[in-house]
Amino acid sequence: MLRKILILDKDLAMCQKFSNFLRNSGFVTASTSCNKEALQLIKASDFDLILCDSELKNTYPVAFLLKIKSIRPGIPIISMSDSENIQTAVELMKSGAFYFMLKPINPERLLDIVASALKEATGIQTATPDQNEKILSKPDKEKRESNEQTMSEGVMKQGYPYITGVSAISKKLYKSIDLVSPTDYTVIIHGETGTGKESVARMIHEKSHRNSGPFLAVDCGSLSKELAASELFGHEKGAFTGALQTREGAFMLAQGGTLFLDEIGNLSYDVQLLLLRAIQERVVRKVGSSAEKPVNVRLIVASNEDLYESVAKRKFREDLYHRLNEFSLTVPPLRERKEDLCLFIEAFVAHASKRLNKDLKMPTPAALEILETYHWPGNIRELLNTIKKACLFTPNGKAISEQYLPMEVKLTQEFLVRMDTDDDLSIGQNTSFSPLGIPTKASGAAQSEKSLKDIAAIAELNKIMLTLRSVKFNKSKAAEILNIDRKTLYNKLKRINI
Ligand SMILES: Nc1ncnc2c1ncn2[C@@H]1O[C@H](COP(=O)(O)OP(=O)(O)OP(=O)(O)O)[C@@H](O)[C@H]1O
Repeated sequence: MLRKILILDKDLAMCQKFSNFLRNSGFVTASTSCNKEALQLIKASDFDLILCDSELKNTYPVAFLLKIKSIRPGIPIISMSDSENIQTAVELMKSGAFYFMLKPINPERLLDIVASALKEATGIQTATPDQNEKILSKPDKEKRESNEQTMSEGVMKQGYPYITGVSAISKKLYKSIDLVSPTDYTVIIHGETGTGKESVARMIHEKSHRNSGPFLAVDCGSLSKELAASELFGHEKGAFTGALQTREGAFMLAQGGTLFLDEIGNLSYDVQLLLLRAIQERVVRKVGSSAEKPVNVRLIVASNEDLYESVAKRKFREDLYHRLNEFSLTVPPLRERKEDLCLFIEAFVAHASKRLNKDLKMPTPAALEILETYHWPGNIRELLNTIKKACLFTPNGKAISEQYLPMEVKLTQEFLVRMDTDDDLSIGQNTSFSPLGIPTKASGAAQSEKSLKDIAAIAELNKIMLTLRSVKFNKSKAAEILNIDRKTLYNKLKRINI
């Protein structure tokens, strides 16, 4: 389904730029620089997201945001601004903005934020260019070539080798993979987002006797409650409104191979029951049919959340959990396998160099230090994207230096230290940016210092709010993800009056 985005920017040329870019990325857009017209458009059309300049003419940004929210309460709004005004950012975030972005906007970052906002608002994941290797759900899958599912093809498509780390924790993981791969055991893979759970599932498939059969990945997080059963088991023509054709489900499509169910904890209790039956009896029945068909599929499932905890919270069926738990693995977060970091960086730099037709060197010692101290909440995926971006900026023949690392990576740690020792969150105005969001020299050392602090404050504000939302405002969990203690998080929230 195409998503509709309304763009509001005081500058018509910017409206056009955002519009072109988002259209090319697969969205439907409308844009305006007039706030009144914007409100009319919002009333008249069912936009999925609003990208809104916080400096529109004759408008107080928070009041305008609240006005939009009064017309469309649940709509995600991404605020943008030319100035690193932390007070406005805080007010907008407190009033319900999803994210506060500083201009000039990094296009890739914008797509990431749009995808997260849409996912949070609708529960449906939207592919961004960086995520385009991920199979979202079967309908997306069907659009692709049917034979792109094996590990070797996956690795070729990915363009860089699968890195088997050297850290003790990685070695333990690969030992477990080697142990379980040749069996037909069902496997639960736990791990934070981006740690490589799907890659591990592919590896298990590749090392199993099923490797000549299909590997099919289904993201249960993107399946609606109504359609999940049909996606997994198929449906007969006319089984429900919109079932225009008979369709095979994921189980039948993975026949003879491996079915990987990502984010399994998101399946409803009803569908969990159907899944349990399919596993126990090794038969599936299409929605709207009484005929049962035998299936021969190895199941691997993954979850970002501890499934056993979900059982305790009665969100996940205990019988299904025990049925699935023939073997379980945890893919460690990147921050716990720092010894592997250089291997990943080396592979990603080599890959990006090849794609960009450049000869790029490993990061300088200072840049490596930053990469090593950052806590990588998005894990390998975040590292991959960071290196891709840095390689784009780095001139041919050079090593990646710290100036080419994204702001968030550089500033989060710097700022976490700084915030603990500095109470002053006043407003600065003087940072200038290169076209893709890398800060260039400000006019004086004091100004640069000031603006940097404000930019860092905004980066932290976004990070904290995104993290808090992702864990439903559980502060202990958020502190854990942010790698700070709970008290520090409380202090930060208090300081920005949240
Ligand atoms: N060992 C590895 N070597 C090289 N690249 C890897 C490795 N593990 C993961 N990656 C890359 O990291 C990115 C994230 O991996 P993957 O999609 O498997 O993570 P995930 O844990 O399943 O993420 P999510 O929780 O969001 O579904 C992908 O681009 C993948 O190719």
